[in-house]
Amino acid sequence: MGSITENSSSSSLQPKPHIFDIRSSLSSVKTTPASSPSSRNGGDSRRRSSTMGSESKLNPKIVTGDTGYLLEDVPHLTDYVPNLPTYPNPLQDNPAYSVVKQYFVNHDDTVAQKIVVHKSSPRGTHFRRAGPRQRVYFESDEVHACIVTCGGLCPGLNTVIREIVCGLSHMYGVTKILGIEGGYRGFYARNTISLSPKSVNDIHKRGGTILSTSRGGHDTSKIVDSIQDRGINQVYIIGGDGTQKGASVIFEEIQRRGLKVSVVGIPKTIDNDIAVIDKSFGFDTAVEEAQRAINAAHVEAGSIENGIGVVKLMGRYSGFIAMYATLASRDVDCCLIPESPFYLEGKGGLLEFVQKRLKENGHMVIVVAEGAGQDLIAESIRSMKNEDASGNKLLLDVGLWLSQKIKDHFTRTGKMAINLKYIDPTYMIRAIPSNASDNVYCTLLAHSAIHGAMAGYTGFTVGPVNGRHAYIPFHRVTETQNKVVITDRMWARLLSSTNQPSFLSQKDVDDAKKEDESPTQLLEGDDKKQREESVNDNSISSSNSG
Ligand SMILES: Nc1ncnc2c1ncn2[C@@H]1O[C@H](COP(=O)(O)OP(=O)(O)O)[C@@H](O)[C@H]1O
Ligand SMILES: O=P(O)(O)OC[C@H]1O[C@](O)(COP(=O)(O)O)[C@@H](O)[C@@H]1O
Ligand SMILES: [Mg+2]
Repeated sequence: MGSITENSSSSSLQPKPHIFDIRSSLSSVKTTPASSPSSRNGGDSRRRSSTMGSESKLNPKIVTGDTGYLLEDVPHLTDYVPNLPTYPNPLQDNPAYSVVKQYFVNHDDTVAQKIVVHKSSPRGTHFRRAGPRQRVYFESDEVHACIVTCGGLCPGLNTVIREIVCGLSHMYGVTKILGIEGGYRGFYARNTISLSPKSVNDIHKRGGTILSTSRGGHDTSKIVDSIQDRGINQVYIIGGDGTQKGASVIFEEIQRRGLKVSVVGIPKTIDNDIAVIDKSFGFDTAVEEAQRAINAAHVEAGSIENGIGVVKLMGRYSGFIAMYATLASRDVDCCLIPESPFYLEGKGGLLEFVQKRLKENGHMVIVVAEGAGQDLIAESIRSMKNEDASGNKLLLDVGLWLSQKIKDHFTRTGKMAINLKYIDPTYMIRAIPSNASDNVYCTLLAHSAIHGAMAGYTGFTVGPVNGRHAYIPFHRVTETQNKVVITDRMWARLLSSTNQPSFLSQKDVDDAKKEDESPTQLLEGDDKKQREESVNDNSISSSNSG
């Protein structure tokens, strides 16, 4: 049995984490409850909701071990509900799974956030490995699950819904599964629908979400009241960064009320802007579908003298879709993303480059991510309503703006007559069903989520970290956004494939390098350095940058 000592080396800048030093076995770790239970069934807990806030953020479960090992663990129902009984996992009697050797995940298994290491590197940050456990905290007929989808559309939403329903039913014999309609506000303002393997059988072939979705409308007390009133004890929340923040406060309120309810987030973001996980579902599908728009732009541009095709792709704050679609296509002459500032006029500017490329090739294709160049069009934005119902910045159409600027330039200078075609495929891309690889990925996400909830874990987002599925505490996926690192090799690859100007001065490069070095921290010293490196190493761009 390993000795467990509370470690006091928490950062002075951050709330104090619960840190435990563990030498031999994670299973021996006992964490201090993040909040004291009120009662198992809720009791009069609703009246005392004033302390709702960021308790799990204030008390993250940190476990430390030998040679710089650090586990950022996720909450468990037993942290705040005492004496919960456990049951054998029904999977052990499931004929489909009985052939699997070592089917159950070892309790101590964790997944390293950083896999490129040196001889002397500390072992660094780890997350709890996802997967089925030998003992579960819910009996099959006790489970009353619900599923909700929030935020914008993304290919794969229906597949995740389907696989949660089928997984709960086929693996754990669960029969009570509710669909909450219309996003968060559906908990208190809409009807629910009962879901079964039969009713969701072919929904993965359809785009959108059969549950419908919404922005805004997150009223924590009303949502948790609804969960409590309906007797729901597993909540599966599918959505992006905003949704995961919402899920986090729902979890905190549930914990404050002392309810035996697991809250699980399944990350959805077509923009791929969720931190820590390797990549989000629907991203591959989006990049693939974007090829059709880029091809169309290329055909149009190539079929007319001085043709220019401009394609706007999704990416409010992160340019991953634009970057990957450009790299995949090879027909793109210039890719503009939010992370890399550009300018239009003068030497080294975009307009000069457009002119040069037209002279050389007679046509060109520009891909622009929707969040690119927003500083340049900020003046126009100021006069508009600038937030959506969820508080996301509303952007002006950079594609239209850019197209107009290019047209104005060539009209003004009279240097050449151009033919510009602008394509915005956003909603066509978002609305398609997920492709084969995303379908498989969605299945794994759903299964990992179910296994985690059944094992009593709660307050976590599920997702692959270096290819292995893990349970990640909510705050880790909401505190930063995943962005293209323009000082990484992947962006350099793009620049070299398009041969576009980088639009960067030496100062921009220095600033970008500095920015990459300052993500939020929990710990000091070596652990802090390791975390910093880990954050940067886990974006698609870095992990694939070879
Ligand atoms: N900070 C927050 N706290 C609680 N709920 C939030 C927060 N940010 C967003 N939400 C809720 O999450 C839902 C989805 O958010 P949104 O930003 O529209 O999409 P996404 O989750 O895809 O980023 C909305 O219902 C919104 O009200
Ligand atoms: O028109 P809507 O639904 O507000 O969505 C537009 C936004 O949705 C996105 O597709 C991503 O949305 P989420 O934040 O919901 O994942 C962005 O690319 C785009 O800015
Ligand atoms: Mg979002």
